[in-house]
Amino acid sequence: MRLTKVLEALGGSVKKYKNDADPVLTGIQMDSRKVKPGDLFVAIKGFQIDGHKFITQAMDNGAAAVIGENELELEIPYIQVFDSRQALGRAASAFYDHPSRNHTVIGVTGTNGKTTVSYILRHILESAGKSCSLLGTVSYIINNEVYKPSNTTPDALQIQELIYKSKDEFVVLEVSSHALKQYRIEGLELDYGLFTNLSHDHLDYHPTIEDYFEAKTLMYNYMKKEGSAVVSRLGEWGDKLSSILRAKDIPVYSLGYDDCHDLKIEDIKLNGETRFDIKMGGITYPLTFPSPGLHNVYNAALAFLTAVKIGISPDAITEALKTFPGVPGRFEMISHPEGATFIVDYAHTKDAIEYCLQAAHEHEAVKVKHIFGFRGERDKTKREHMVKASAAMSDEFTLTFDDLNGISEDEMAKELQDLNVRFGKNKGKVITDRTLAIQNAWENAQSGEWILITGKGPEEYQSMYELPTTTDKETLLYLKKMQNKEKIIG
Ligand SMILES: CC(=O)N[C@H]1[C@@H](OP(=O)(O)OP(=O)(O)OC[C@H]2O[C@@H](n3ccc(=O)[nH]c3=O)[C@H](O)[C@@H]2O)O[C@H](CO)[C@@H](O)[C@@H]1O[C@H](C)C(=O)N[C@@H](C)C(=O)N[C@H](CCC(=O)O)C(=O)O
Ligand SMILES: Nc1ncnc2c1ncn2[C@@H]1O[C@H](COP(=O)(O)OP(=O)(O)OP(=O)(O)O)[C@@H](O)[C@H]1O
Repeated sequence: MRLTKVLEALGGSVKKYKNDADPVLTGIQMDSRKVKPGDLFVAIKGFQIDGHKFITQAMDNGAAAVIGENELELEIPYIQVFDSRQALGRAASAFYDHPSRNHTVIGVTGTNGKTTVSYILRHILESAGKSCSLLGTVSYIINNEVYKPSNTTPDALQIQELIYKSKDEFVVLEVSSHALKQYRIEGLELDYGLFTNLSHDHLDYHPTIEDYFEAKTLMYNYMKKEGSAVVSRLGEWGDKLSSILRAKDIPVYSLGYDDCHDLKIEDIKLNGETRFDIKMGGITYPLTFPSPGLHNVYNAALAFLTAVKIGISPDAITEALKTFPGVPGRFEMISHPEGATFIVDYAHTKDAIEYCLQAAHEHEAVKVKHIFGFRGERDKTKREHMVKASAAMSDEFTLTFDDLNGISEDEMAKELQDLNVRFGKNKGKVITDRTLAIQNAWENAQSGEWILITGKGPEEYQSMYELPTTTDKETLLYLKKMQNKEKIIG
């Protein structure tokens, strides 16, 4: 591709360009170390380091042109732009010939439920005989090949490249607020924009919840002309978003508990199997969904409404939902030989914790126990609310390590003690080693108890712990295996 084509795609993001050369570009890179001869290098002012420092390295590696924000004179064509991340998205989209135009693209945003809704949608689409790529926290799946994700929402370059590679008819991608602020979906064109919910999270990155919400609304700047929004209106933020979108003439399909919505949720039963009714167009569809909890009713309903708008028949969706296999590390159950139920879940907000603990109560747990912690260097303001929620809704809770992210063990241990005293009525235990906290619960588990281990989901531990395991699920399976062995020997 020629540089003039990139210039065209950049449009108003160009601040200054005064070179007539029009080299052929063989690739695009945002990391100087990956630049090969003929590539366009985009210098990004990062949170850790300034990519402009590596322009020389990129040129030494053979870069044919450079995009950046600084005022510079280079021996090769240099395009000065207002925002390099935005320029990267536009350039990458042009380089891969706007791949999102060849697929039906569904963006999913919101605080909680993005991964679950994406998985449910992919399951419904596949059950209807359609192929679907998925980009999100747990994995990137393209043409049925699974890749380990770098971020929930990949960077602009990766998104365009992955969608270009995709031969799938549909692409579902999770869109985080970080991604929106960082223009990672710039150059993408969405057919559907889904909103799950908004609650307190990421206030280390966003100065206020209003700023966090505004970031979420940015997703709707990337809709195709015929695109539409599908919004859960179960809280104030969904209502607010709908008004904003309607004012922008973006069609909005909504779900909620009232008749005014396109989809109405009715008659929820959460003990045993999850059952509820969906009312659409005057017809009631009784649904059974294997994943427990009210939050999963909302997730299934949002996927249902979207799938109907895509053109899948409600009866086919109803059948597909019955066989949803779940998402790794989202309310995953492991049974204990004494009749207790252990749950591994990814809850890391107050809301998510409440939904999970409530789900255990709905299942008539004789006792609800909760094991959780906090990521180092991430939104500290949500911790007290998480502890208060756990103290209010569990019979016992244990605070333990989550990812430390560079925080010292001592500092986090003190923080856990302090949170327990100040917000947990000092009724919690602190067992810093996560595997030992789980072992303690395993060894004391009684019939009918539900023990929820939240925060890590399927993710691997970043720290070395006492037991030789790398995830919460693996720790539980290890304890189960050891117990069986002891029984056989004993
Ligand atoms: C704080 C943050 O969001 N950082 C994101 C950001 O990285 P950055 O700006 O810090 O990058 P940097 O390390 O400073 O490097 C700047 C530039 O120099 C370049 N460089 C660097 C070294 C070199 O030798 N040569 C060179 O060219 C780099 O390639 C880069 O282009 O841009 C990167 C590319 O898009 C992201 O991968 C990275 O996400 C980091 C890993 C991260 O942890 N982000 C989290 C907060 C995040 O985004 N989370 C959301 C999900 C949130 C949720 O819902 O839970 C997500 O979407 O993942
Ligand atoms: N609709 C929902 N409302 C509230 N909480 C939810 C909802 N769906 C899931 N949860 C809770 O949030 C956790 C994370 O769910 P999920 O991975 O689907 O969300 P996410 O938005 O993708 O989160 P992340 O971006 O952090 O990966 C679940 O493990 C569950 O505890």
